[in-house]
Amino acid sequence: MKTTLQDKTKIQVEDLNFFYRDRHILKDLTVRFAENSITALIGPSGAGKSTFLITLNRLWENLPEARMSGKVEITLDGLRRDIYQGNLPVTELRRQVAMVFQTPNPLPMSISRNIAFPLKMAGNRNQEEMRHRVEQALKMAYLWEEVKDRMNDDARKLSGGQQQRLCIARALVLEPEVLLMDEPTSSLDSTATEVIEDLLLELRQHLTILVVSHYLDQVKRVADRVVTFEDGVIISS
Ligand SMILES: Nc1ncnc2c1ncn2[C@@H]1O[C@H](COP(=O)(O)OP(=O)(O)OP(=O)(O)O)[C@@H](O)[C@H]1O
Repeated sequence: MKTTLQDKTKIQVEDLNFFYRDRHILKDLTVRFAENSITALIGPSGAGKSTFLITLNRLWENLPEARMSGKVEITLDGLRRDIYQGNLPVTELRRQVAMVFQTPNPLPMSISRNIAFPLKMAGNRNQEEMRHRVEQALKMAYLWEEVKDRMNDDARKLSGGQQQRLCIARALVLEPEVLLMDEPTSSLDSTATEVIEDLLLELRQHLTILVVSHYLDQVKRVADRVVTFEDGVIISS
């Protein structure tokens, strides 16, 4: 699948500038991303790829001396929302725009509780529904078959690849529309990487995915589109 002009825009970024103190990190970025697509963000270390991702879910806002200007609009629940204006609570934004990090970060609790955690934080109290949604999320993340008989085990006992799929399941349990992934396979071996890549291709049916990757073979395998950053600027897309 390649991005075409007919594709529906999911994310629209205009004149985005980002600074850490007086360092100008992202420079006048204007770019859009189509719905149900996988975009790989590539470019040299320090080019601003990770910083760009966190402008899409406001994760930078608590960093000291960080500031941003510009506009980010994301279509959520069918409505185009300006994520920095109006009344979109940040918890709601992050429910819809989930993120998976480079190193798997399971919580120090059981597999089951790891996935149920975001549901509890969102106020869900119905045990039966929670069990069902936990199972669905683990199935979507291709992990259910491997863990269904050990749901009460500490999640930190899982292998690295399993832990990363657990983190993906945790990101998916609140049914986000956008998934941001910052080098999700860089700490994994080739077998675990392959499983995650297959998973991304499957998830594209439901989600818009932006993935930072340093691996060009991976980019070729999964990406519909490649956006190249260099020194805070998009040099090709
Ligand atoms: N919290 C922070 N405070 C100050 N400067 C930061 C902070 N986070 C990142 N930077 C700087 O911002 C610039 C862009 O970093 P960023 O992590 O976005 O690049 P990147 O392209 O994702 O790099 P990599 O591929 O190595 O992850 C770098 O010069 C980095 O040192």
